[in-house]
Amino acid sequence: MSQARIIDGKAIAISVRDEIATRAAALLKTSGVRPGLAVVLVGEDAASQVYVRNKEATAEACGFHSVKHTLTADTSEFDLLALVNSLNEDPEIHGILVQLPLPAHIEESKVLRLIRPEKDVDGFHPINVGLLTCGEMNTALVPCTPAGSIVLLKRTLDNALSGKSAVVIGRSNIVGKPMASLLLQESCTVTIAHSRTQDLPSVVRAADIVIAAVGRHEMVRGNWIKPGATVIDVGINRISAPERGEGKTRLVGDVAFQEAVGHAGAITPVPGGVGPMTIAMLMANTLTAARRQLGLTEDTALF
Ligand SMILES: Nc1nc(=O)c2c([nH]1)NC[C@@H]1CN(c3ccc(C(=O)N[C@@H](CCC(=O)O)C(=O)O)cc3)C=[N+]21
Repeated sequence: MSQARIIDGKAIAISVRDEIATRAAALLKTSGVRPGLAVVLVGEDAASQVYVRNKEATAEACGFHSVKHTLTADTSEFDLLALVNSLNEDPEIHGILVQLPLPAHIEESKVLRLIRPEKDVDGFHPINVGLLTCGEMNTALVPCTPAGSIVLLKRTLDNALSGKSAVVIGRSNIVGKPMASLLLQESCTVTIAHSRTQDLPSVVRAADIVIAAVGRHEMVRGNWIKPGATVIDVGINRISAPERGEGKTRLVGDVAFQEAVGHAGAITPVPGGVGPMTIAMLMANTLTAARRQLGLTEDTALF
């Protein structure tokens, strides 16, 4: 059986990052401004700290001004809101990311709605959700994981998304819903499947494009994939890997990769697929946000 092409998310993310670094250098030269990104981390979650460190390193590689605020897990909602307010007012900060999930005593929607839409580089504010739904891509900030997935699809399919059938498995506000909006924008015929979907394997089998964003390791089996389909695996699940030694773990996606490579035309690996693209698109959004706040026209048409 033929083997799927492996989509090298890491390499594409590096090419995107290099392009952003070039454009950020040009912005610095013409207006003396570095795009500024603030990342806020509440609590000590080890996995979150890895992402935050990756984000910081990438921001520096892009020549951005980057600040990290680490708050203890018992920080009050009031204090977090006060920090967001001060970042909203800080002219050196163009993008604000509050790492999710937040501790249970803090109301996430309250925090996300306080972030100024023009600084909302996660694209989670209802204003940005609305702009995306309306197709106003020149004013919206688009969530990073879906945006990065679209870049991977466009490069893999040579921009030929129009008319294809796409299934998004998962309906979260962070990935599933904005992913569906973006695919619709690209003129795909979009199905959103989820935990209540009847006969999920048949729904997936009908799709030319499969986006797996359920958060359940290796749930999508190889024989669900239409021969030649393009598979974007958004899942990042850490599972135990006793074969690597006692107490060892490894990362796997929402797709049973070894099975799916025998069916798909192209597929993203985990790690090295969507994850690095998410970080690259955060940088793209931060540059876009900075340019807009400076009253400059767009030059960040990365997708
Ligand atoms: N407000 C907010 N925005 C986020 O974008 C956000 C968040 N909260 N909370 C946590 C999740 C998770 N997330 C990842 C980003 C990159 C990788 C990534 O780069 N992964 C690499 C390496 C993974 C590894 O080796 O640990 C890979 O897949 O190849 C992973 C996970 C962003 N998130």
